[in-house]
Amino acid sequence: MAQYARSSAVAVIRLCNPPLNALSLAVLQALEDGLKKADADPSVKAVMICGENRKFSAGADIRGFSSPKRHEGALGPIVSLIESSEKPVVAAIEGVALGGGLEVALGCHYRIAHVKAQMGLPEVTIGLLPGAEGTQRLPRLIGLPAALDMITTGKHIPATEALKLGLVDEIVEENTIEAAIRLANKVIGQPLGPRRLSLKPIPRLPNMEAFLREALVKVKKQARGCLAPELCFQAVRAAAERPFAEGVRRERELFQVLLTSGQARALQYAFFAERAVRRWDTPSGASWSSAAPQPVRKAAVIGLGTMGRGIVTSLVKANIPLVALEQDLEYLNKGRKAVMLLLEREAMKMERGAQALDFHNPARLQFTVDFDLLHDVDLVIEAVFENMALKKEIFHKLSKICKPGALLCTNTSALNIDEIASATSCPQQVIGTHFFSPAHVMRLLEIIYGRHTSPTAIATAMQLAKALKKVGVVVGNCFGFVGNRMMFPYVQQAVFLLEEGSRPEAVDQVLEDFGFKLGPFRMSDLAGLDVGWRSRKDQGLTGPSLPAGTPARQRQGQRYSPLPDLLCEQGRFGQKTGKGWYQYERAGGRTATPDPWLHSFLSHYRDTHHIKTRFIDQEEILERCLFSLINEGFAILAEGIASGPEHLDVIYINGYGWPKHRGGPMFYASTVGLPRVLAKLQKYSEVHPDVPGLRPSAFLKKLVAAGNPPIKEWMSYLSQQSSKL
Ligand SMILES: CCCCCCCC/C=C\C=C\CC(=O)SCCNC(=O)CCNC(=O)[C@H](O)C(C)(C)COP(=O)(O)OP(=O)(O)OC[C@H]1O[C@@H](n2cnc3c(N)ncnc32)[C@H](O)[C@@H]1OP(=O)(O)O
Repeated sequence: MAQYARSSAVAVIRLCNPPLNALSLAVLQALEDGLKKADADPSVKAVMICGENRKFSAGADIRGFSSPKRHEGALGPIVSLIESSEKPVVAAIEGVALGGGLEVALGCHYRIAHVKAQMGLPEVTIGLLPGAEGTQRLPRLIGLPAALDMITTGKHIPATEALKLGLVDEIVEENTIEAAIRLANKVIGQPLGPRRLSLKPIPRLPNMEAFLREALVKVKKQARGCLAPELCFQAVRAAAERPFAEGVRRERELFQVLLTSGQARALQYAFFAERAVRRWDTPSGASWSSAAPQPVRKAAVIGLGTMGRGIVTSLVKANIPLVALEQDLEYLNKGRKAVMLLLEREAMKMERGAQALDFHNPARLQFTVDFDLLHDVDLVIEAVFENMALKKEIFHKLSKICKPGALLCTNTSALNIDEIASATSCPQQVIGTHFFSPAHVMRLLEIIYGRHTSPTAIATAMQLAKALKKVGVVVGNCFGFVGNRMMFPYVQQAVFLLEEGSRPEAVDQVLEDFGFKLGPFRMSDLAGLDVGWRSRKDQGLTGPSLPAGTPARQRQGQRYSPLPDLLCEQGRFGQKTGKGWYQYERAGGRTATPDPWLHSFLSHYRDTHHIKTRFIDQEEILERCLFSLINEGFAILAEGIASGPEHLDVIYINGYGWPKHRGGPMFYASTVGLPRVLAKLQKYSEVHPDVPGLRPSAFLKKLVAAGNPPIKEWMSYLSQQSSKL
C-alpha cells in the first residue's frame, strides 16, 4: 500500500495501489506509518513522497465513498501531519496528482513535477469538493482566481502551466525521483515556516468582494442545477474570509453535505459507467477481452455536410492521415472551405496551434472527388444524408475499391446496418459509427454492430473512439439504435402535450429546469425539423405515399401528431429558416423567442381536431416525457440491444445533454424507484391507450415484481447477463 525505503538521509515513501495509486484507507494508513517512522528516525533528515509506476496518485479511492465507513477526516489530518513535519518533505509528481493526491502534495514543503504530469482537483466532477484542506491551501499558493477556477471546474492542468501558476517549484524532463531526492538533500536544514501553506496569507485582490460576487454568478450559471460547484465556491470563499483553521472546519461541513448527496452518488456512478462501457460484449459472445483492434493508419470520410465536416476535423485532431471525398467539385470546394475554417478555429484553441494539426499538408489531408483514392485506406466513414438507396450504392462501391480488411463505417442515426452491409461482399467489415453534432465537439460515438460485424471491427471502432477522445458505446442494430430510439417517445410525448394544451416554452422550461441543456423543442429547432420530416416521409407516415383517407391523428391504430409535419409544410425548419417551434431573429439565428403565430396556430389546430385543452402541470410534463424515454430503455435492455443500463446512461449523458448529476435516465429511474415509474406509466397509459410508448415494458414490470433490485443487479433478471458496474 506504501513502501518505505531510504536513499541515504532521505526517506522515500512510495504510494502503491495500482493502477493509479488511489488513496484507500490502507494506503493512507501506510502513508501515516511511513511519516511517523521517518520522524522517529534521527538519521532521516528529509522525506520524499512519490507513487508507484510513475503515477503520483489519482486521489481518494472513489469506490470507498459509497461504503458506510467514516472517512471524511481520514486524509486532512495526514496532510497536516506532512506539513507540520520538522523535516522537509518533497513531493515527486509523475503521471497524475489529482484530488486527494494533489492535496497530499500541497501538504509537502516542495513539489517537483515531471514535464508530462497532470494536476488538478477534479472532486467537483464527482459531486464532491477537495475535502483534505485543498480548498484552503491552494488559494494560499496560487491565488484566489486560479484556485477558484481549478476547484470549481475540476480541470486538469499540465505541469508547464502548474509551474507558471506556482503550483510546483520545478519541472524536470528526466528522472523526477532522482531530482526530488537531490532537492530534498539540498533543502535539509532550511527554515520550513515559509513553506507551510497553512501559515501563508491569501494574496490580496484589489476588490475581493466584487471578484467573489462575479465569480459566484459565473459558477452558478455553469453549474445548471449541480450542487458541487457552488459548495466548492463557498469553501474557497471561506479561505478568503476566515483564518485557516476556521476555513478547514467550513470545508469539512460542506464536504459532508456533498458526500451524502444524491448528486454525488449519481456523478460517481457516471464515472464508473463510462469506464464499464469500455468492457463491451455482444450476445453472440464477442468481447473486448478477446478481440484485438486493427491499426488505422489512414482513413477516409465520404460526404462533407455538417456531420462529415465535424468528423474530418475530429480525425485530423487525432492525427490520422485522411482522404475527404465529395460527389462533385462544387460540394467538394464548399466542404473544404468549411473544414478549413473549423480546423483553423481548433488550431487556435490548441497550445501549439496549426503546426500541431498540420492540416495544410496534402499527405495528411487530401480532398478529392475520386473514389479510387480510397484504395489504400484502413477505414472509411460514410457521412452522406440518410437515404438507404444512396448508402447502399456507396457501400457497394466501397467493397469493390477498398483493400481487403478495410473497415467500412456508416454514420447513420437510425438506418439498418444489415441492409447497408448487404450491398457489400464483406458484411463482417461493416459497422455503424453514429457521431453526434457537432461531431468534433460531442463526446459520444454510438457503435452499432450488425448481424455479420466481426469482433475485430467492433474493437477497431472502439479504438477509433479512444483515439478521437470520445466515449464509444457498443450497441445492437435496431431502428434508431439506443439514443434515438429512446428519444422518439420522449419527443412524441412533448408534441402530444402541445396538442393537449401546453406550449413549447412551457415544456422546454420543465425539462431545462430538470437539467437538460435544451428542452425538446429548442433541440428540434437546433437540429432542424426537416430531418425528422424526411425520415417520416421515408417511413410512409406522411407525404405523398400516405394512403388516402388515413386519419390525420392516427397511424396503424396508434396516436400520431401531424404537428411537426405541418410546421415543415409551412417551411418552418427551425433555426436554419428562422422559424420552427420558436421564432428567431433571422434565418440561422440562435435566440429563441416564443412565437404568437405558433400559439394561434396551435389553437386553430386544436379547434379543427376538436381537442379539449386543459392545464398541464409540470409534474405531468416531466413524467410523461422522461418515463416514456426510460420505458423504451427497459425494452432495449430486454431485447439485448445494449448489454447494461450503464450503456444507456453513458449515451444520454454524452450525446443528448442529460444532466450528469442525475446519472443518466436509467440511474434516475432507480433513484425515483421502479414501482413509482411503473405506477405512473400505468396511469398515463390508461388515459392514452393508443400510445404504445406509455405502455409499461415487461422488463420494468419484472423488476418491480422482483422487489425493485439495485441497478447493478437488473441484468441478472434477464437470462445469464451480468453487470459490468
Ligand atoms: C475510502 C476512501 C478513503 C479516502 C478518504 C478521503 C477523505 C476525504 C478527503 C479528501 C477527499 C478527496 C476526494 C478525492 O480525491 S476524490 C478523487 C479525485 N480524483 C479523481 O476524480 C480522478 C479520477 N480518475 C480519473 O479521472 C482518471 O482515472 C485519470 C486519472 C484521468 C486516468 O484516466 P485513464 O488513463 O483513462 O484511466 P482510467 O480512468 O481508465 O482509470 C484506470 C482504472 O483506475 C480506476 N480509478 C481511477 N481513479 C480512481 C479513483 N480515484 N478511485 C478509484 N478508482 C479509480 C478507474 O476506475 C479504472 O478502473 P476500472 O477500469 O476498473 O474502472
